Amino acid sequence: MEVRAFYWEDDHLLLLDQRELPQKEVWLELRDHKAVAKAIKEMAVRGAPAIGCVAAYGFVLGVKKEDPQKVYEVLKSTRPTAYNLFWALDRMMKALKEGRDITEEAISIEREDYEANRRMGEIGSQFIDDGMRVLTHCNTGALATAGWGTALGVIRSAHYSGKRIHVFVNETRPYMQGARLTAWELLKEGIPHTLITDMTAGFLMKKGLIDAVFVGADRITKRGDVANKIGTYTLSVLAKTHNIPFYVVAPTSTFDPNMESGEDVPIEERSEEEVKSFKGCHFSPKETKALHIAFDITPAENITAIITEKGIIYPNR
Ligand SMILES: CSC[C@H]1O[C@H](OP(=O)(O)O)[C@H](O)[C@@H]1O
Repeated sequence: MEVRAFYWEDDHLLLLDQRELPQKEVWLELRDHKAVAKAIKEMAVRGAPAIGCVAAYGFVLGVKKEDPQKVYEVLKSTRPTAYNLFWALDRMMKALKEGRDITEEAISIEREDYEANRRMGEIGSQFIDDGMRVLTHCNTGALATAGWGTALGVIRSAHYSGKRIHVFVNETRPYMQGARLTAWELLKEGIPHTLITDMTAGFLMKKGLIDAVFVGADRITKRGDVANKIGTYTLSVLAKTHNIPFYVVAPTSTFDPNMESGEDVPIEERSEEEVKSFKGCHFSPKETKALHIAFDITPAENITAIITEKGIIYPNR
């Protein structure tokens, strides 16, 4: 049975609380938009496409009881970087104003994302040869989307097409999306993988142990700059240094048509506590200041190709 991050059930949203994975599978039952906003803000659910889908259902729940503009603003204010959030909310507000069924609109957004992921898997797996060792960062799988995944969806598709691949999984501090979520997804499906600390990737590249890098995206600008989890830019520089192909996998709902340069993308900063501790385990002095920048910008010049459900973009051709 495929991994799912959420289910819409008639009048409420069931959400797998990703803060509890991989130790526990805890499902939250959300019945109003403020609970959905809280879940997004606290990263019970995360991942650009998943955030868009869940916000769409939050909009459905909210407008039953409150002014649509207020609902829109509450959900929009949750996290600033992932463009899918704004794309989905704008689409919901448009459907409402045009008198269309907003529940159907949210269901369409979810279905389109899943179908896009399967299509990107088909398109992107051409870049993975039998026997390849691929590196991925953060979590871009079923837990970050409506199912299957973007970069991890390409890896899934290559695996299920019979290609023997090995996945190196960056742990992705401080939320540990790789160590907790990507590893959990790969283990569930028997896809061979090895967890590494974020700082190991460069040395593996130097030793010739990485054949390609596949990452997701939270926002892609008109020139092809990519906002993604912190550490992505570093990986792109390392990949370029070692002549290793660097692929970004994202649906077209991630593309911001109003933004030219990555320099303009709003970058989320999160609490210092998330850097200094994990699940109540404090490993830094209380008085120490921490800087928690949650995303960075990879310039188009560092990207080999951007794989979308509508085809491949080569930003440097
Ligand atoms: C399918 S793209 C998911 C994208 O979102 C992640 O960020 P977060 O876990 O903070 O929501 C990361 O940037 C992934 O690449």
